[in-house]
Amino acid sequence: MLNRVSRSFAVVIQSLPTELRDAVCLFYLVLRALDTVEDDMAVAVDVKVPLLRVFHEKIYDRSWKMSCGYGPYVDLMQQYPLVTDAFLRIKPMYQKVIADITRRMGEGMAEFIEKEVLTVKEYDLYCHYVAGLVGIGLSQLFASSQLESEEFANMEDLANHMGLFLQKTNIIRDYLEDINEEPAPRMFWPKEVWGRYARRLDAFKAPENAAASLGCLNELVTDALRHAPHSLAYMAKLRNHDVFRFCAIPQVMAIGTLALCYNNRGVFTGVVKMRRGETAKYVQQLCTMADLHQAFDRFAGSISARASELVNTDKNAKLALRRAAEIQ
Ligand SMILES: O=C(O)CO[C@@H](C(=O)O)[C@@H](OCCCCCc1ccc2ccccc2c1)C(=O)NCCCCCc1ccc2ccccc2c1
Ligand SMILES: [Mg+2]
Ligand SMILES: [Mg+2]
Repeated sequence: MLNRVSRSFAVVIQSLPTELRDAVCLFYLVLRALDTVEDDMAVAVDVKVPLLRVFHEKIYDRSWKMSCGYGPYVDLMQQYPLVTDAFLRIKPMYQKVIADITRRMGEGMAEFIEKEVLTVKEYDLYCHYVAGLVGIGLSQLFASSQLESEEFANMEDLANHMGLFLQKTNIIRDYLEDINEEPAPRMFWPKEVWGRYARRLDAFKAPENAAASLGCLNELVTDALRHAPHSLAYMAKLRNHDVFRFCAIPQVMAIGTLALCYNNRGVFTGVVKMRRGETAKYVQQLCTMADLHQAFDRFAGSISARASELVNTDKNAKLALRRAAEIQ
């Protein structure tokens, strides 16, 4: 089921130690099912909001399933009892972490169903709900498994940055895919930022607004870079090699994607994805913090190089240079 549902995370989840693999795999499937409810615009709001809030109880109900979602997620929702059976077989201490994060994420998603992301503060709060909480839950699973120290049971701030770095990268990269979504696009770019560059968010698709679109894109990439030093600090505390790779690989993909997006009109005209060869090089040899710093340095250096050419035209270029320097 996991392989059919997730292209990216399935690979890293399966490389985890046996003690953690099933719990993390189920953590993924439970939250992906919750997210499928959140994302499905065909589900009426008065059905969706209560369901998001009660989902943490449904994960114990062997009969629960639902017809919703798109693509591979339809199977996940239709065959959800398989997930529940497996969920009820893992250790109660893992079930408890998963249920608690599911409750907090469901409440957070419900809060944002009827309100747009306006301020950067709300942007950070939404990303906390859908991704920061994943990092927090994973840290608790690492501590419970005793593969990492007890300090991970209570590392909400650094773990939150791990999630925000990944989620903001996705939100920035997926501009065109999200804005063209039928029937109604759900956009998470904070209006406090894009509102200073255009009157409507879809204006960035028009070539005559290229300069404004790049100014906004660069400001959001610069904001996302804020989390990178904290992600590095979190990963420096990891002691288990497989857990380290599980955490580090998505982070390297994210900094690489941000470097690709910076000042790149391709974000508004097509899909911006790192070339497989580009990532494979970094993923294969990712073993130590030195390897991780080398990968971050390379991509932060690429952003610095472009930002230094923009200091006279882009008002955030100097901040981008400072943020990239903090990472190198
Ligand atoms: O629908 C889609 O395909 C994309 O949905 C995005 C959205 O709707 O915003 C959005 O959905 C978010 C809500 C469901 C979260 C599901 C999830 C993802 C990765 C996991 C990894 C391990 C364990 C559990 C996990 C749970 C999404 O998938 N965004 C991708 C970034 C989320 C990263 C979560 C995360 C946070 C901290 C981490 C720390 C270490 C390793 C992996 C980490 C993974
Ligand atoms: Mg989603
Ligand atoms: Mg979602």
